[in-house]
Amino acid sequence: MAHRKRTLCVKNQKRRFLQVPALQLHVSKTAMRASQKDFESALSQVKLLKDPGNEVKLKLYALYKQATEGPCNTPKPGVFDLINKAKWDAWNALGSLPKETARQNYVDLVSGLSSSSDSSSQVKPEADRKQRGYETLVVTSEDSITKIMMNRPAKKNAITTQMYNEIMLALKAASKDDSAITVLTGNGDYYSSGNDLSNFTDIPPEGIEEKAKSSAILLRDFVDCFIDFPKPLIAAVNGPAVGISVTILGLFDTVYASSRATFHTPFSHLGQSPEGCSSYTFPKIMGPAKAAEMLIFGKKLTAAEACAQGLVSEVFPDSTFQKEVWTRLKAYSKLPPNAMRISKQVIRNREKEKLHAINAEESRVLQERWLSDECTNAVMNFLTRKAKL
Ligand SMILES: CCCC/C=C/CC(=O)SCCNC(=O)CCNC(=O)[C@H](O)C(C)(C)COP(=O)(O)OP(=O)(O)OC[C@H]1O[C@@H](n2cnc3c(N)ncnc32)[C@H](O)[C@@H]1OP(=O)(O)O
Repeated sequence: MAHRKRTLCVKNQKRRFLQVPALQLHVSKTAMRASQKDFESALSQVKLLKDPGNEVKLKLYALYKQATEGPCNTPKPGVFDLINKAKWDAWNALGSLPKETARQNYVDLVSGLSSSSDSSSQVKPEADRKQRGYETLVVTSEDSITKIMMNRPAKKNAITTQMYNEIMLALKAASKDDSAITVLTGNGDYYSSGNDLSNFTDIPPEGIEEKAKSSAILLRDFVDCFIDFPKPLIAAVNGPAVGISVTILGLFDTVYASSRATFHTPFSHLGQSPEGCSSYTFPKIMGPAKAAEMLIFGKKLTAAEACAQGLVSEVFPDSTFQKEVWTRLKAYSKLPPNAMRISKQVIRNREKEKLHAINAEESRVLQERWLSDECTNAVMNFLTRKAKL
């Protein structure tokens, strides 16, 4: 794994942004030729979508009018005619955008909405393909892909004891199901804010030492599941990632990140020390000097920096992240599953024993750290809202 560099490619070179007042739509060069047929098919498709919300409906309305009638040509409605005024404003904001560009933007917008309602990070409560039995996750299996989505968006997907246990269960199930690849992602604006710091407040009657001990066992078991996971494991990092959600990325086979994602391991700030085998994988991936800045000094990386340093395979613009990642993964999931599994074993197996030993050592060191004043004070400061990252 010497100084691993994953394919670096921020996907904005082949792209251009079409900017119009109040609207910024992302359009690929090759896609600038939507036919009348594509447009009509988008018009039918839009009726099948679930309500995309008023803002998107206004964009659709404006693009439709521009595509069919050209620039806004009706008198401005009065101030009290709120709905028609909002529609007029949206259409008028498109200025002199050519009809064919508006038609293309309409088709792109509908296509983005369809794919995000197919496979976005939004939770579909009654989806048939959802696996039941998880409270902190949404686990789905479709198109030979098992998707494990951390689902505590209001808490930035902070990982509780229950979530650690559920992720382990989900990984064990995914290792045996008939999916070809497994994906970990987050629901909402964060990928994950790492360990839920309130885990430290649940002290058993045996005392704080016992808590530190059981937490170290949990940490070790959790990281072991990633070391041993037999199929290609992909992280779809949909937003900021903190702490253990960052360190375990070194154990994934591919890491896709939204341009909005950041990567932050503030262990010293928290009186803690590296885990997730990052004390070994990070220096290998990015070199010792860059790893030290992250793991000792808590330097936060942008998605582009994490990609340049080899922690991330590829960065996608946030606006198209879901669509592009799931299109890519659907294609990968059709590759022969046994060949992918065996390739992963060939790449990873010789490191496994070493990784288990490193995990054990990191967990042992952390068990002591959790009992230190530095750690106790940092956690208390967060929980009493005196400090955030
Ligand atoms: C047993 C195994 C142990 C393995 C050890 C692993 C080490 C680590 O993972 S270290 C990393 C620990 N994580 C943190 O220190 C992050 C703490 N959170 C924050 O600094 C901030 O919440 C944020 C920067 C992530 C987000 O700030 P923002 O202002 O946008 O949102 P908030 O209002 O703070 O958050 C919303 C809500 O979520 C709660 N929350 C967020 N992260 C955590 C967390 N890690 N632990 C507990 N709670 C968290 C936050 O308190 C808010 O809750 P309320 O709405 O109830 O106030």
